[in-house]
Amino acid sequence: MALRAALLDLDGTLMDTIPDLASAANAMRVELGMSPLREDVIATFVGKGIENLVRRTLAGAQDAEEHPVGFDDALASFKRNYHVINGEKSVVFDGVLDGLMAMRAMGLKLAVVTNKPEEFTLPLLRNTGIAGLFDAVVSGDTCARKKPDPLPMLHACEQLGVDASDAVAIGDSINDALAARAAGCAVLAVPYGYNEGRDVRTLDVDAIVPTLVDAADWVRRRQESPK
Ligand SMILES: O=C(O)COP(=O)(O)O
Ligand SMILES: [Mg+2]
Repeated sequence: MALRAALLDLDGTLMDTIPDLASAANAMRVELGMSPLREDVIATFVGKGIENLVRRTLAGAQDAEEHPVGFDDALASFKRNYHVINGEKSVVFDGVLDGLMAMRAMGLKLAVVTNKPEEFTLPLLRNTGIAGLFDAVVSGDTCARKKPDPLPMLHACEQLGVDASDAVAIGDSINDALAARAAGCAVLAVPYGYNEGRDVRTLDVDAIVPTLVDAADWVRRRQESPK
C-alpha cells in the first residue's frame, strides 16, 4: 500500500526548541532558589512531556520522583516562563520546509504529533509560519495518553482519515519510535534531535534519515517499490 500520511514530531524533529525550553526550566529553578543547569543537560530531559521535564529539572537527573515536593508550583512557574519565551529562540531545522513541501506535493497528508501541550504547540506553529502546512495537530494533552503510547498516532490517523499502516511517523526519539511501531505505522528517525541523550541508532526504526528532505526521498522510493 502506498503511504498516504506523515506524522511529524515537533521538538527535535521540526524545530530546535531547546533554547526556550531550557530558559524556562532554568527560570523555574532560579525562582525556586536552585542554580541553573546546563542547556545540554536539560536537552536530555525533553521528550516525555512538560510534567516530566519539570520533574527531571527539579531532580537535575532523568530518574525523578513521580510527585516531588513543590511539583505544582514548579509546573506553574515553568508554564508561566515558557509562555513568555515560547518560540523566541526556537528555529525550524534545515530541510524541514523543503521536506514537508515535497511530501505534500506527493499527496501525503501531514500531521504534527507532539508531547508538547496544545497551549504551547499551537502558538509555536503559528509564530514560525508552518501551521498552515498541517492537516491536523495532536498535542501532548489532546489524548488520554502521550507518546510512547500509540494513542496519539492513532488519533492523528483518524483525524486525517487514513489507516495507521498507511502512515509514516518521523521523529527524533524513542517515544516516537515506540508509539509509531505500536500503532502499526512505518517509522523514520532524524539524528539531529534529542532522544533523551541517547544515540538514535539504538532505536527500532525503518531508517534514519539525515533531514526531512531525505525522509521525503525515502517516501518517494517506497511509493515506487512498495513492500
Ligand atoms: O514535550 C516534549 O517532551 C517533547 O515534545 P515532542 O513530542 O514534540 O518531541
Ligand atoms: Mg521530539
